[in-house]
Amino acid sequence: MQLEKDTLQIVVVGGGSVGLLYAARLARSGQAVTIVTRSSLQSNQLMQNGLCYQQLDGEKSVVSIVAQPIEMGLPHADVYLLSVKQTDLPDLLPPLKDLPAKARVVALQNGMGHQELLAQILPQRQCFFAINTEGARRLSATEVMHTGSGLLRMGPWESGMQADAVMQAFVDALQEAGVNAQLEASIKPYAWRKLMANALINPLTALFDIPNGALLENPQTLQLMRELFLEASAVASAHGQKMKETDWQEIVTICRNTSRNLSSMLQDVKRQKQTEVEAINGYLVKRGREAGIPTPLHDVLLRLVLLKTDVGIGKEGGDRK
Ligand SMILES: NC(=O)C1=CN([C@@H]2O[C@H](COP(=O)(O)OP(=O)(O)OC[C@H]3O[C@@H](n4cnc5c(N)ncnc54)[C@H](OP(=O)(O)O)[C@@H]3O)[C@@H](O)[C@H]2O)C=CC1
Ligand SMILES: CC(C)(CO)C(=O)C(=O)O
Repeated sequence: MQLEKDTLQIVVVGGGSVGLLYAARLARSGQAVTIVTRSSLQSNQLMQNGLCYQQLDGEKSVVSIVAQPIEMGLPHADVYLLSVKQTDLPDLLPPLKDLPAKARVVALQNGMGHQELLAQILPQRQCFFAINTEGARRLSATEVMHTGSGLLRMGPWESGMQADAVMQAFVDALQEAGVNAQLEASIKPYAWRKLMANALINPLTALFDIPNGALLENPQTLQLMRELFLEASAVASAHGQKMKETDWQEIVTICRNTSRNLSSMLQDVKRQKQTEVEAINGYLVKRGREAGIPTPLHDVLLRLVLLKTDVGIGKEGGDRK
């Protein structure tokens, strides 16, 4: 099947940091994008005011955007980019279940668990995954800031699938929009490596209330990250994912490239929202237990982040009015 880029209909589900970032960039380059938001307040504001996008160099532009609330269901599209948190994915299963067979769903969550969840309702050929190392921060319902450069890798969970024309057209559209997007034969190894990065960066930044780059400035945090890496590597290895020294260096590079970014977990803590720590450090603890590998450091981070959100330490007014 040949699909023209300019006929591609894209729906971004979730008007948060990452959803607004990709919607803005795609819409700005002339792609047909609709944002599906949780609230009708946000979709109305986006339709009325447009979406203000602040580039990495600080330059701002306002992009016209089509938006609608999830209560209207999912509009027709070729590709659905799911940019909600792991914790919000279960709510999307009913509308996703009804999508036509030719639609492609791309799940962009950090952490693990989403693959098993989506496999319950969608056939493998419709399900794709994205690993995102770009940093984004939602400043308000209609404003987003690009806070760190990175890559957007997409592909099926495991290899063995044939090339997909819709996904290729989506990658082309993203590249045209200036996004460093690429198609991979299998996302699983990247998902494990991103899991490791998030398990090191996110809880520490959330607990100490610091941007990603600050982790590299202190030898104590760097040492702690290194020990967390070794602990998580043992778990990954027991599940067929052998980590190398270059994987550690890659995590340091992510930290450096997104140095100004407040990690998604820190943003959640500040807004007193449920974090993804259970899908990140909690996943490593669980898989470690299954394999008989102790993960005391990740277990402590898991408990501390849960405690922090439970007692509301770190609350900020936020923009969710
Ligand atoms: N922020 C970052 O820099 C990065 C984030 N990620 C990952 O990307 C994913 C998204 O993160 P991020 O954008 O930061 O998260 P946000 O919390 O900023 O955004 C998620 C958005 O999804 C919306 N949402 C929730 N449920 C629904 C629903 N049922 N229908 C429609 N919209 C819904 C939320 O609405 P509401 O606003 O009403 O709560 C929110 O706007 C996460 O898995 C994160 O870990 C990955 C790399 C970098
Ligand atoms: C890449 C990184 C670490 C950017 O902050 C991220 O994935 C997140 O914040 O969840």
